[in-house]
Amino acid sequence: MARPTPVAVRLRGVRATYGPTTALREVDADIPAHRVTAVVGPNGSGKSTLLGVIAGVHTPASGTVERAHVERPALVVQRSAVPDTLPITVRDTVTMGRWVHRGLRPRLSAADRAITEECMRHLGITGLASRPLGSLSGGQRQRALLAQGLAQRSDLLLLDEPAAGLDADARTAITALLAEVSASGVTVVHATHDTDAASHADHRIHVEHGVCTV
Ligand SMILES: Nc1ncnc2c1ncn2[C@@H]1O[C@H](COP(=O)(O)OP(=O)(O)OP(=O)(O)O)[C@@H](O)[C@H]1O
Repeated sequence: MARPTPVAVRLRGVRATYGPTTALREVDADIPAHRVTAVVGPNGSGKSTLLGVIAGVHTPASGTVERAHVERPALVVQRSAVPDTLPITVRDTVTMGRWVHRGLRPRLSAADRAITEECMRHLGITGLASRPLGSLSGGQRQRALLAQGLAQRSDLLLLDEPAAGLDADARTAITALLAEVSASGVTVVHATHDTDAASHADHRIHVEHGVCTV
């Protein structure tokens, strides 16, 4: 008999607010470990808030979030959340993914640098490494942020619309990348408007007016 998939994150009765605005209402959801979960729903339905709650950066007003993961979740934000004027290169951006592992060391190790280069290669942005982040196209910037998320090497990878603004080939590549990452033992959760990407996920959560259904 097949064993049930272990639960990576369990949310019970979660309500999340921004001041007087309620963004999530009484959410009960289980995120399966080592699988790709797609969070789908219209604009403003609560997808980013749900990712923030799972990541632990948005504290729920009520309810509980239990994480089976030992590592700090890696959250890849929407590229529009990064100001154009931020004076950093692509390599700096990806390197920042290693900061959480640096601890008290003043510098990054050779291993940190190797992981940074490998993640840039994986996303096909090695040739852009020295370019300022703000000088890139939207799709290139999105890939730099994704590489930063991968560089964190967390066992829980959360992505807010990783394929937004990408062309069809790049979207297909991202879908394949997420499947590959989850097959290596990482739990992946991504918010998406892309019905094709959602259909390729192992599990889906629909959000509508802050209410989640599976
Ligand atoms: N910083 C904020 N302050 C106040 N209200 C917010 C804030 N962020 C989100 N909201 C509100 O919370 C609700 C859920 O927003 P959220 O960003 O989670 O939706 P979303 O599904 O990710 O939207 P989109 O698809 O447009 O990215 C919306 O009503 C939104 O206006």
